[in-house]
Amino acid sequence: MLKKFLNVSKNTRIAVYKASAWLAVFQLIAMVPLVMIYKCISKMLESYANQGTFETSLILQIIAGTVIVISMYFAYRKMYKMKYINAASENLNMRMDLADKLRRLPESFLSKHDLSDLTSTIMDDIGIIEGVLANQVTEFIGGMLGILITVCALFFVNVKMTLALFAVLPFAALAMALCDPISGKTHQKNRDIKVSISERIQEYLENIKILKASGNIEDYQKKLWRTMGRLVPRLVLFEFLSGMSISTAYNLLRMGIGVVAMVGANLLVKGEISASVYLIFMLASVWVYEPLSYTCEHLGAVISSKVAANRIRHIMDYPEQTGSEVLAPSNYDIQFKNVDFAYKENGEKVLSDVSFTAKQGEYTALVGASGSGKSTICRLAARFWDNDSGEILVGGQNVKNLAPEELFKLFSIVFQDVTLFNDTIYNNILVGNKNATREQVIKAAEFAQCMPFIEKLPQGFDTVLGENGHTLSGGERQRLSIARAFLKDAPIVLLDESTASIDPETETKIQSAIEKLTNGRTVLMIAHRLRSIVNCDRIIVLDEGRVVGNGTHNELMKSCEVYKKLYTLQSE
Ligand SMILES: Nc1ncnc2c1ncn2[C@@H]1O[C@H](COP(=O)(O)OP(=O)(O)OP(=O)(O)O)[C@@H](O)[C@H]1O
Repeated sequence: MLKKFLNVSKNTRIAVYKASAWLAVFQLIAMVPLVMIYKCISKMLESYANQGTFETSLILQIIAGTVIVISMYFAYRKMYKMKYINAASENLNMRMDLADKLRRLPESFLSKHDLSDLTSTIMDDIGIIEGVLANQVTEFIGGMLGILITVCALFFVNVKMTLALFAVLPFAALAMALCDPISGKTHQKNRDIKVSISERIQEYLENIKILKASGNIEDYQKKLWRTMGRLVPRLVLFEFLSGMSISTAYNLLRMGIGVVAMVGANLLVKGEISASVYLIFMLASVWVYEPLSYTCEHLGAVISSKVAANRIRHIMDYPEQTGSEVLAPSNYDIQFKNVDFAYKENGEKVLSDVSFTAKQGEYTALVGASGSGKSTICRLAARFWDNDSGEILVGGQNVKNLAPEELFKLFSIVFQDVTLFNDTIYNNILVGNKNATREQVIKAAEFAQCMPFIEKLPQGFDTVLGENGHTLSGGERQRLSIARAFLKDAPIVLLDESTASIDPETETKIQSAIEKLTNGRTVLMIAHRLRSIVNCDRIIVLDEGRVVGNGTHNELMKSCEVYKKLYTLQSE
């Protein structure tokens, strides 16, 4: 179990080892008073036996005591710094590492995980791990180190008493080991329910308007309360199961002191040990079981955090998309060669044997019914996902061999769903190219027909948009997204339903601006309205993930039934 925590990150592992070593040093210094007490009592008993009086060396004891207190203070300070300050800064590092890792993961990972789940891993799970690493794990490793050294030292004092001191350890360890699988499973289920509750709450908040409008809000709330209610008996079960095995282990450890007392009394009566040896073992038993009892008391927290450690490792171990950082495309053609793709492993194919070429300097349109695979083709071309078989080439290079971040530099993308940040309009456009000048940003906004609505805003370009730009209309959001693409000015342009929410007049203006932007570039566009793509150089017709037509509008009207049907339907 310890391995799981220590493998969370290399720096964390080093920090925990250092803090544990300092804890062991602290404990060893703390042992010195025990030795001194032992020496004093031995001397007192000896002098009483020989002279009938107790002899003590007070000055020596005061000096030794002062030295011990000072050295304990320094060792404690060092350990404290290692435990808490390092854990807190490591906590921040782990959060940054995790966020950075997420950036490098393929979209396939993100689409399999809920956003609230990932946020909870970055914020909550790392917080839990920090607490356990700084306290229980360090305390346990340091305690075990201290015990190991104590065992070696005590063996020289008395073998039987040392064995008595550690007699309960195997039983306590067994009870602790049993606690792990019993309450571990319950905790995992609790965690899953909590995640599903937070997903539902998020969904509820995001869709409150729709739920109200459709009159379903009460039903939805009832469903939410039911899910929440399921958590209560589970939490009680978890507390009961873990409490049972934890208290067994804890009481066994406490019994260790009793075993030492009984065995010691027996040996003392038989004259096998002196009173001072008896006393030192009694003191040692309290000292040895302290860190173990502490770990045991908090075993529930350790078990809960194992789930957190697993979730962090799941993200950190997820394979990244890698590839060459040096791109040397011969041109900017996009070529699909017999491409197959399914979103889920061994799942239903979304694309089957797709082959076509979108040439540089040409407009290539993807058409087909909803769900036929148009957006999927665009996602694969920019390597948001990796195709299962066949080849996708950009400028003659297989995209699977190219580093995604370098490949993205070749693409200007206008997505169907526009994401805006809670920032100024200016900064939202600047996302397209962070090195652009103010003049370039303004020009991009003009090209994308953004000026009419930007000029009406109180601070113009410096107006702060609300969360995800909720203060803008669909068409305005889309125009901002087009402005970003203008600013990026990349050699390949992907347009996914880019003008869907724009009125016909603005659309015409944007179309002519897009023509300027895309001049000499590779353009792959998705448009449901076939009227807007009749002049494209090439139209690829998709039907249930297969290419059923490839040519110009006139060619397809003669040769492709699917295209002809789509076009006729829209013309009616
Ligand atoms: N992230 C995903 N995970 C699983 N299946 C998906 C995912 N995205 C899309 N699909 C499925 O893949 C198929 C093709 O979807 P795609 O979005 O490529 O179609 P489309 O032609 O662009 O549709 P539309 O015109 O409605 O946007 C659909 O059946 C869809 O349900």
